[in-house]
Amino acid sequence: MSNRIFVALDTPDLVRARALAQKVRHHVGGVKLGLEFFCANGPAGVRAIEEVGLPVFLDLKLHDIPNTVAKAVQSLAVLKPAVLTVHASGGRAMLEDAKAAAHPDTRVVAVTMLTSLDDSDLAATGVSGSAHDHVLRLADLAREAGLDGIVCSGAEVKEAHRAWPKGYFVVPGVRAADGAAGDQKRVVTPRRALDDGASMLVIGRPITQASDPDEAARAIAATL
Ligand SMILES: O=c1ccn([C@@H]2O[C@H](COP(=O)(O)O)[C@@H](O)[C@H]2O)c(=O)[nH]1
Repeated sequence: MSNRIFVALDTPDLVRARALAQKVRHHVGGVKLGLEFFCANGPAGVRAIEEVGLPVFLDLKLHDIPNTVAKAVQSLAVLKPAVLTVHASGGRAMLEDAKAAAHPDTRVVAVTMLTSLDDSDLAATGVSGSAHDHVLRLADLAREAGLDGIVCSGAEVKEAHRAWPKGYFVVPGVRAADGAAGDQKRVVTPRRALDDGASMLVIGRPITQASDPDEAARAIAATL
């Protein structure tokens, strides 16, 4: 089985991002570029990271009216990212239009509920019920809209996978049992996320902030 770890290169510094990607490339399956990187470096930065030779996941979490998101996705299609994110809470029309505008080789996946949030954060936004139920509801919406999968935490992936066996499940908020969660609230270990049906594990700081990122990536991959 190929390596399911995508390392999150969360830095505005292109030179650092490229050096990190080079360092860990033998122990990860791809790289994830998010808003911090993209706002600083744009499409040219994405192309520079692509030269390392790993699949690129563009985690831009697009969320706007359908026309605006579709036009943004169309502009990104030239980069042919392996995976692209939009927010499920943008609604069905937005999700359908995003998928229709994407490059055919790009998996468009919907962020359900950020792993940095818990039940009380959800209640504070006016949504009643548990994070678990909210994620499963949004997973249904993403499936019905024709998306390829969702982003959810490892706490929900087992049930989401059961309800959508052909879905692609991206799981961030992944930590070793004794690892620091930081701002993440719904965390699981890499092993558990995979056992429960994750298609991809997104891991940032446990690798990028380690004194030896390559060794950190190798050690995590060895647990899988
Ligand atoms: O719900 C979500 C969606 C995306 N992310 C992204 O994943 C990484 C996680 O980084 P760590 O350093 O391993 O915490 C980061 O780029 C987030 O933007 C997420 O954490 N949760």
